[in-house]
Amino acid sequence: MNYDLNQLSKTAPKTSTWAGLGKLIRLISHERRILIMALIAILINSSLNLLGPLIIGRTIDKYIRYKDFAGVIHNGILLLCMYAVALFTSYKQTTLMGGVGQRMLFTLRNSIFNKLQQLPVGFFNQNKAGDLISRVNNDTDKLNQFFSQSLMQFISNISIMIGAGIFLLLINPELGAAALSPAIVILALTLILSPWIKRKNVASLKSTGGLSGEIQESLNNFKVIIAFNRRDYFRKRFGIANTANYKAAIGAGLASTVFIPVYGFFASMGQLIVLSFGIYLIGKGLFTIGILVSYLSYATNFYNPLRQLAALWTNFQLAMAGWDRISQILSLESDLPQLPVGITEPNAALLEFRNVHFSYDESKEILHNINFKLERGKTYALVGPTGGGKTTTASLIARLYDPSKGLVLLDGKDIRTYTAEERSLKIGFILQEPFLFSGTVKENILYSNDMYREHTNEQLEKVITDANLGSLLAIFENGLETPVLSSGDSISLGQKQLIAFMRAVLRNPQILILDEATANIDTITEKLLSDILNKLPETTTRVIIAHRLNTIENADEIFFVNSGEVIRAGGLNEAIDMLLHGKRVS
Ligand SMILES: Nc1ncnc2c1ncn2[C@@H]1O[C@H](COP(=O)(O)OP(=O)(O)OP(=O)(O)O)[C@@H](O)[C@H]1O
Repeated sequence: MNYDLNQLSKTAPKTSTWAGLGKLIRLISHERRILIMALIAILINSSLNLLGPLIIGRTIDKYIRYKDFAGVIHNGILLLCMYAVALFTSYKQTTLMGGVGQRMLFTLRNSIFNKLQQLPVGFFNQNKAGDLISRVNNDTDKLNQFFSQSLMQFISNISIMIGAGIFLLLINPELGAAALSPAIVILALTLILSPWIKRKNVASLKSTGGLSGEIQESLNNFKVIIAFNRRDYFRKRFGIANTANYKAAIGAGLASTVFIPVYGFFASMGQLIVLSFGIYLIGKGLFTIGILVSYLSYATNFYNPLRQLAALWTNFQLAMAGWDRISQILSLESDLPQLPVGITEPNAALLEFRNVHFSYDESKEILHNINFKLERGKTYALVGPTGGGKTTTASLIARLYDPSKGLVLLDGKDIRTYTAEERSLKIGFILQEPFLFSGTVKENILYSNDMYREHTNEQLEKVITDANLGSLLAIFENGLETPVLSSGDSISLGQKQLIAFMRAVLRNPQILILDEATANIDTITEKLLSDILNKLPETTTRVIIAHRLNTIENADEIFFVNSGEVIRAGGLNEAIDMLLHGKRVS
């Protein structure tokens, strides 16, 4: 299945601006009460701002003209009170919406993260981690900025504009119509240019994701880069991604700002019309100075928000571009769906491969018609030449992939009928290069062992000792508090495997799959591991991708995995014979 987000975005249907806005609003629709309060605050604020010019005009015509200072002071105090209330409502609206933005950001990041947890391995093979991180961090923040800053400014500006427009038309319809006419050009310009601005912003966000992917890849592989002296190669790749990002950012910046002066020009035109017509009307005795001052103020109130709307519109397009990239992830469905509960076969083996075929892509079948059974409490070794299909077989046992044909049965039921959670409780998988988070040994053990979350260190140590894992923990200098860095050399790869081992064993799985580390564990630790493997509960089935002779020796059954076939090797000698003389993968 295609999970490449960059390819999918090319074929995805384009969302219209209004449909996009609807989707964005739905994201915060559960905050209805706070939104209504913020809206009321905005409406009060806009109304007070709109009343200001009217009172100023009246003051000029009624009091200043006749030198009535008591009237001037009275209206001055009235204006002061109005502006104080306006300040308070503006503060209230900002804090309310700031909270909405932050909560939305939290929820959105959570849903993306949960979605990422459900998506199959294929998704992570096809997308760069850096691009995904950029979507989780950068794109969601664009949405936060829109909700916490731009949305309410947007509404406030529109309400002030509409109010100012109404006042302009009410005071003098002809002059009002003339004053508003440049706005039509601006509106048309905005509608025509929006798709272009959005396209430029999407390209910019995409190239930021690409750059972040490039950085992440070279940081992860810096040792290989240095060892193979591939600095130039990566520098070149980084240079290309950085240039693309630079160009896309310039394009987006230009698209977002190039028309601001045009908006400014038309706004000034509107004010010029008011001024010249107004003076003409005063000359004719149809207008007073006070009305002209109010009128000019309303024209400013109309065009200033319009100018800001241009910038806010860009923020909106940016948020929409971010939202498109986020919804791409959220709308993905795992190609490992959970099937409805089916029949349970009686007296079934713990796990069975029945006529299993598998290929990563159409071009090459990796496993051909595999049949085997795993019984409870036994130890199985998978041996074979590199590239023979051992890891693939183990991945199918843990349902990291589904067979292209055939069935995998767990406890007599199709493995696809289990939820991901049930499956992960029953099957533990320790990869050769296990994934650890930056934190401590304890945090890494607790990840996926939630039931011990409230345990103190002493309690957790007891649980670990009871599970016969005490000797492994003792290897870490500061025990549970030993720091772990997901990248870097704070602990060795062998030690990482030990942590992953403790993490998996504490879950008490029915099947424990161990992709044995080849060169990372010293002989003493290796002995500890095999002791612990022997001391696991009797019912635990062990499947070990074996690289060591003693693992093979201790196995109840050895499977030779080569050229897409899984064959019972019989005894140790046959296995060694197969390894030495068996057909190599082509
Ligand atoms: N994600 C993947 N996409 C495409 N092909 C893959 C993928 N992973 C493995 N393969 C191919 O599948 C075949 C079996 O690989 P697999 O990793 O299962 O072998 P292995 O026996 O575990 O090898 P090793 O001992 O080197 O780990 C190989 O030809 C490999 O190139």
